[in-house]
Amino acid sequence: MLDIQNLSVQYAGNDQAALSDVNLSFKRGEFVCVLGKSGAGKSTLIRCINGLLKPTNGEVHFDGKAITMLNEADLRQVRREMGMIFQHFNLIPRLTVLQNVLTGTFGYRSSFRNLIGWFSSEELERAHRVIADVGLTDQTKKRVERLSGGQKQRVGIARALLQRPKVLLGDEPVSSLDPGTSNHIFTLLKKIHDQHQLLTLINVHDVNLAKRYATRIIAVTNGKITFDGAPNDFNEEVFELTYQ
Ligand SMILES: Nc1ncnc2c1ncn2[C@@H]1O[C@H](COP(=O)(O)OP(=O)(O)OP(=O)(O)O)[C@@H](O)[C@H]1O
Repeated sequence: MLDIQNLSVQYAGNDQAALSDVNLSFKRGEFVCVLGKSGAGKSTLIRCINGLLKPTNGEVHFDGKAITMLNEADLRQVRREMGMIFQHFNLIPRLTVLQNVLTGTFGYRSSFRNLIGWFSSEELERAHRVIADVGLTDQTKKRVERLSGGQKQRVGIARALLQRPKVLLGDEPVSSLDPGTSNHIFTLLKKIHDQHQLLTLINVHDVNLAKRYATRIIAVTNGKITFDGAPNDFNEEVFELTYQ
């Protein structure tokens, strides 16, 4: 479903490559956690997958299309199929839960309809459904600035779900949350992942969370893949190598 071939990224002004010669292949149904020290290259990998960043070398293929070769219009189409959740949620604070979730339809609509803020009854119905899926029905009309961090991330997840994605990407989605809330968010992500048979790919700092929820762990060290395997095989030795 998603193939990464010989991917390298060299940012201007940096001596060291952020990613060098990365080769990975992912199937639908995998729940992958990406581990690595700060600066290892995890975010760079996610940004190449969703086409936000053009690599210096190599290719990303999604459902047979080379993302790296697409023009902006085709890239927008691909991005609809990739829901994204963020560390700082990227919500609009003064808008309600429902309004924030509805922005998840924007990739599918004309800019005119986005501008006038008109939504079809089908879109509204689906928005209410995904809000229920993340357990926020009683907060639908609340401004998101009045929600807790965990609730905000639930809104972020609902917004991503509204896109009907095949892939769910997360760049440190629980790094701003306490351990208990992080666990709840991962439980929810896993439930949604199973329900929709997604490919889920999440950067995470907490090794225990990755070992508890992932079906596959990938470790990045100085821009290289240094581990790719089952959570049980991510042992102390690999931990030391990853975080040395
Ligand atoms: N826009 C940029 N311009 C220049 N260098 C960058 C840029 N973004 C990232 N880098 C560098 O590329 C390397 C990889 O960064 P990246 O953000 O991918 O790491 P990360 O593993 O996601 O780190 P963190 O866990 O802190 O988010 C780092 O050395 C970083 O300083």
